[in-house]
Amino acid sequence: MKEIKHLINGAFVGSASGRTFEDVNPANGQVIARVHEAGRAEVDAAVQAARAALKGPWGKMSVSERAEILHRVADGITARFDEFLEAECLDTGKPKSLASHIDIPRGAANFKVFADLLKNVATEAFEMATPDGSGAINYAVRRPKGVIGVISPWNLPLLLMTWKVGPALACGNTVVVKPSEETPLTTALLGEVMQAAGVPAGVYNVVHGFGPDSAGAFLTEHPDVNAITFTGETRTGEAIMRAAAKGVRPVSFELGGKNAGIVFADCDLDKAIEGSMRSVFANGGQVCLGTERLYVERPIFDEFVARLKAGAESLVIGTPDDPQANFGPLISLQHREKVLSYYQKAVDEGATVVTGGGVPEMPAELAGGAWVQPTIWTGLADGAAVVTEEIFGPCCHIRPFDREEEAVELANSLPYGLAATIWTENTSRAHRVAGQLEAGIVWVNSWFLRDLRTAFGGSKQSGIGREGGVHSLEFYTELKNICVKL
Ligand SMILES: NC(=O)C1=CN([C@@H]2O[C@H](COP(=O)(O)OP(=O)(O)OC[C@H]3O[C@@H](n4cnc5c(N)ncnc54)[C@H](O)[C@@H]3O)[C@@H](O)[C@H]2O)C=CC1
Ligand SMILES: O=C(O)/C=C/C=C(\O)C(=O)O
Repeated sequence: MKEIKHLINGAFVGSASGRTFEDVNPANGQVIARVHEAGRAEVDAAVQAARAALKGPWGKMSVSERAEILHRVADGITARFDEFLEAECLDTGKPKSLASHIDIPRGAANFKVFADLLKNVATEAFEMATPDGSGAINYAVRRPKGVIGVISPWNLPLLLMTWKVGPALACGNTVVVKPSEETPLTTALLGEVMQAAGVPAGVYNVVHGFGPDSAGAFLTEHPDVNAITFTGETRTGEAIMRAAAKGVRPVSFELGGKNAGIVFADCDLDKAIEGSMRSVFANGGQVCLGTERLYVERPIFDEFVARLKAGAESLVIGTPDDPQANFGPLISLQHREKVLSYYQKAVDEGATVVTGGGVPEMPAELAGGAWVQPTIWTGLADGAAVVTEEIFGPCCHIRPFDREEEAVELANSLPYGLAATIWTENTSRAHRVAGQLEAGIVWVNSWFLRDLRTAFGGSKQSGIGREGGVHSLEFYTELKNICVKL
């Protein structure tokens, strides 16, 4: 059985307590690895190692030297692509076709993009007049924030962890990462790549464990952590924010969503169906950007529902190794319980179940997996639980609308504001509606089309701050103004 240890100051170490937990393959329920659970002692050692490393070779390197190392990290991920793919798919059960297209390449890109950005980004300068006529010059410099606590989720483990670690390191910080307890493998594997690439000891530390009363809480409460970046559920964000309040430490949060898709009758229906299939069902619906509410203009409502139903029923359910499969299990039996409870709520609240709504029949060797059916509902009231609460499963409710203003109002009606999609061939309408939607990210005639230079994050209860491109520098550096009187 594989044993997963913490990475602290360049060494893989077990927990002093000897406590471990099981890492389970969600496709069949089998245990893949035993993972050491960090106590306060391991978290403290990791944070101290990260702090010391700020003053070591890492802190003295030029931006170009750091960038070169981070390029080697990216190349190391690519060189060990198959190992990363295997590990990610074992942990999550997601189709290899998906992980090889999105998760692993983005894991590498997240280092390259930020390494290159740091080499080329400028800071501001202002000349100013002074009463004595000699003037002054202001210029800004960026300095690393220090030790960054990284709390990452299970849905896109490598992608989302490196989305934080890439810019943090490029900016000269050191990190302590607490990956999700469900998906420790690729974060651990990255430790090997970091070492081979020449990242000095203590710069990238990993502690494993759970959230409350475990490694997550110990890390976010630690007074020597200078800033915390987190992706996950809004309620967890609240708990982390309380921890960060002690010492007034900054947070960057990408939280839950209940994203709307608006489909106008003048859309290219083929594209709208193809895009909605992905935005609802990709990764088993376990993408914070995914669509769980679709609003479809009435003249095309019936056709849209029929075609999305046909699409959902054509998904091939299977394991990562099945080359035909494009739909995997949920992350865990516990998460399946949550999703199935919403499937039941939908029925209780009077939904028409267009397709799915239960657990698919699977062969005996997969019976212990966290499988659910792709599911579509219609006919629910706007206040129904499955229309208003984040489910994080492969499901959506579809509702007709008659007027553009009505669609905008419906889309904006919830406390979340992460992402939205608009499907229309009318360019003026696309701009008009996009401008009115209360969301950090709006896609027009696409979904999950990502340019890593752009601002990424949520409004309302979907997050705090923006990451991506230069926006990441706002969180991962301190901008200092130096005013020189001439
Ligand atoms: N990307 C996203 O937006 C994600 C959303 N979710 C949503 O959250 C629900 C619950 O799933 P979880 O895995 O429990 O998500 P979560 O948000 O609780 O967990 C994400 C990470 O936060 C850590 N964590 C949890 N409580 C913490 C605390 N008090 N202090 C520090 N770290 C803490 C976890 O160990 C994990 O590493 C899901 O059903 C889904 O709806 C879950 C994962 C990702
Ligand atoms: O950075 C991206 O491209 C994707 C982000 C996705 C999430 O944050 C998520 O699903 O939680």
